Amino acid sequence: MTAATMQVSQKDFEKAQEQLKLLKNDPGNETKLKLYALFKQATEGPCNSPKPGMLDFVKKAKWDAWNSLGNLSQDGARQEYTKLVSSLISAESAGQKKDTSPEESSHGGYETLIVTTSNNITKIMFNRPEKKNAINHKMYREIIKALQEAAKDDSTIAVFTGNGEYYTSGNDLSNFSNAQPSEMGKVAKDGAELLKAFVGTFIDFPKPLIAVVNGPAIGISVTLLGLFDVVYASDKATFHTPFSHLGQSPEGCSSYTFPKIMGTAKANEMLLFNKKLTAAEACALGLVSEVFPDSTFQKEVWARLKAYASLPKNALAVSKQLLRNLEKEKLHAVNSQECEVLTERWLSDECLNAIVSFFQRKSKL
Ligand SMILES: CCCCC/C=C/CC(=O)SCCNC(=O)CCNC(=O)[C@H](O)C(C)(C)COP(=O)(O)OP(=O)(O)OC[C@H]1O[C@@H](n2cnc3c(N)ncnc32)[C@H](O)[C@@H]1OP(=O)(O)O
Repeated sequence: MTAATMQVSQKDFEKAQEQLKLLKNDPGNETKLKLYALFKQATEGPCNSPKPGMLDFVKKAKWDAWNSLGNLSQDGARQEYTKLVSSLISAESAGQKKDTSPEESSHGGYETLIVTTSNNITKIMFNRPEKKNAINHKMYREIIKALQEAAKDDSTIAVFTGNGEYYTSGNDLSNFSNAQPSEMGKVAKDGAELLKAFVGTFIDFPKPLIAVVNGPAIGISVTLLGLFDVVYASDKATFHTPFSHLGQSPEGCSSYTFPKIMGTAKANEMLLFNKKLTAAEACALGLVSEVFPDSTFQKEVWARLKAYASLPKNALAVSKQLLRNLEKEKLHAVNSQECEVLTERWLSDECLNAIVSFFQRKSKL
């Protein structure tokens, strides 16, 4: 790295510290810890203070966060800090843009999502861009809540999309890695209950449900698409269900919906053998309704959705329910069975090793 780029990086780092002070919304404890750790690493280098006692929770959490950065260089930490602040600023300004529109209302009380309603559309945006929108337990619960509210609000349709580069990278693998070995049985059982309720909310959702897939989609965010009514994708989107790679098994009712949508042979390539699809491939197989060039994606898709959402609301809802009711019972049964199988998978060595490898950065998709 040249002296000139080092200087720019230091300048950006200082600017990021100023920008951080202007954030209006609390970014949450997890992000604050990450910012603290990156700042310490950037300014002091690898963690050099003694480990605080177990009962000093706050100091210990801060120490753990700093220590987890290992030997990351000071320059690398400055870059990551700057990148993280920039993603927080853009997430907040996306949230603020809606405040400026007179027709747009923002739903408060969410930490991992941005939920808004305008033009008869309730938009639910995954909002952990610094983690590629990975779905942690909080986000699973907030999605259930957002869908339950959208089912009752005045909107005609509900739309999911992602903030930043990713749609979502699927299940947050730290949902499992943070548990002690002795707690794993309970973690798996609780996880299966949460997953069953989560997928059940999608099965039962009474209004048309649309996915606007702005970038790569992984794991559960892909399988759930089989429960959506329409899926629009940017040509930058990809669709990946790496279950066997992770020692896991399909969920989101995909063991039933995928063979039905694309035929058994194609579904098996995805669900058994981790085949990643481009947006064009996913469209050819019927998982995606239409693909748009990334440069015009947002403009074209939202104009189209605005037109759909001006159609008679009740007619759309009863038509969706007619189509869904034919299979509702079957879908709930499939959901239960998939969750049961996953409970065992999460306790398997195959799965635990895959998760450890990811966090040790030995394995990435
Ligand atoms: C209630 C429980 C229900 C469970 C339901 C089960 C569902 C099954 C699935 O969804 S399986 C799919 C799981 N997802 C993955 O395996 C993806 C893992 N992530 C990756 O392989 C990569 O991160 C990537 C390809 C998505 C992006 O790689 P890239 O190099 O561009 O970026 P980073 O790896 O540096 O990521 C930036 C930070 O984001 C963190 N992160 C990304 N995805 C996840 C994830 N799924 N879980 C946890 N954390 C994730 C990553 O660790 C980086 O964080 P850091 O900056 O703190 O290091």
